[in-house]
Amino acid sequence: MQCVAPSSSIGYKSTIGTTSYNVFHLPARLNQLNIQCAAAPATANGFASGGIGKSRADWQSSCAILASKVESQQQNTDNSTGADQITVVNGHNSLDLVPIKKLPKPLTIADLSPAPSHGSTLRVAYQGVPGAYSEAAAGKAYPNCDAIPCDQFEVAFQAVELWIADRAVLPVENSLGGSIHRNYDLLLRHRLHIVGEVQLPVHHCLLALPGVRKEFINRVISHPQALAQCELTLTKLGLTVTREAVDDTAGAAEFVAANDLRDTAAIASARAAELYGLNILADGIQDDSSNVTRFVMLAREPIIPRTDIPFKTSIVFAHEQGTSVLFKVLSAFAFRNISLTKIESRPHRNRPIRVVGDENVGTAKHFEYLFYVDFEASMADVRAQNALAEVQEYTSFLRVLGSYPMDMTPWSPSSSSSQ
Ligand SMILES: O=C(O)C(=O)C[C@]1(C(=O)O)C=C[C@@H](O)C=C1
Repeated sequence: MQCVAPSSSIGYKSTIGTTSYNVFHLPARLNQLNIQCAAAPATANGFASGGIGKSRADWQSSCAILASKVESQQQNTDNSTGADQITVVNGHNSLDLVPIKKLPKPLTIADLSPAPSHGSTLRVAYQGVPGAYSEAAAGKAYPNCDAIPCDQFEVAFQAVELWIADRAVLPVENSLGGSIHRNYDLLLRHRLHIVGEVQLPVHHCLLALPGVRKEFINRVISHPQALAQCELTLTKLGLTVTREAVDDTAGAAEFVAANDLRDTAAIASARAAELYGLNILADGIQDDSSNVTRFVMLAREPIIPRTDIPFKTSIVFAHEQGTSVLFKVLSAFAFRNISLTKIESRPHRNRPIRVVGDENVGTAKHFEYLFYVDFEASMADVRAQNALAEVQEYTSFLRVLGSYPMDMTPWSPSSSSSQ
């Protein structure tokens, strides 16, 4: 496989609040197409059939990442399985290289934790463009990481599955907008493990091109969650104008700037204003100053649960008899004094309806659900193990999505890392 490294693959250092991280420049965001190309390197030879313009550059970029990954993996393999070379003096005043057989080294905790396999810098895939809150969450979780923009969450998942990235960052809930349902469905559809969480204060700004005043605005664009988080404030500002949803907040800012839209404002971070040359018309426009989004970090391998620091565990389950017996399942935690921090239900797509028939009364059709529960205990904690053993008895389906350290950073919504 021959790949050409993209000429624009130069990173820049970015600082948000007290955290700094490298922003990894790809020619464009990772998208479904270049993920597929990276997954099927055989298409490299037959590229003429489908390769056009930007896609080709994107493909080359993905291949370059993949090639460097393969190369570093080979180096790792060579180092760990090959014979060591040592230098000895052989008595004839000359130096010889004598191979000695390498003895196995004891495993350490570091060997067992999922670490970057390609070198020193962790590559973290997120949905959006630079300036998105997900990028800030990646920087908070992994200072100095390479943040890799992706055009969809699905692509961020695939980037990790295909070893193009080491982690994916996924927003799952917001203190104002609630759960991000689609992302719960994605957690189930993919086989990645939750290895961490980050709670990011989200501080929104209303952005427009320089010289544009609020009175000129007849459209506000942003991520649907951001629009929901600013709904009341927009009305208070007199902006009862068309609101349009786009893929991410920073993408909205980029769109306004790139298309020179003088009648459109974007809701995004102050950092997005800086990156795309926009003015801040209004600052802190979220409906509540303590607006926080919770992100989870995903990896190919789970981490080893610990009991010496606060841990949280996320599970998903379905019950044969549906919602009616949910209290029984949850009592497994209550009896062991394990606190639940979150419960969410989603349609059980494989079996959406449970029919309960009674000749005399008729046929009841109950909707079936999957339940997502987060609880405050590590899987290394015997209480959690016993609780799950009991839950398993009741449930028709149970999966542990991950056991991971809780975000215990001090609560200070005003000193937002996403500004
Ligand atoms: O659009 C962004 O900037 C994102 O990172 C996504 C997202 C979300 O999905 O909730 C993240 C944080 C904010 O709550 C608004 C949007």
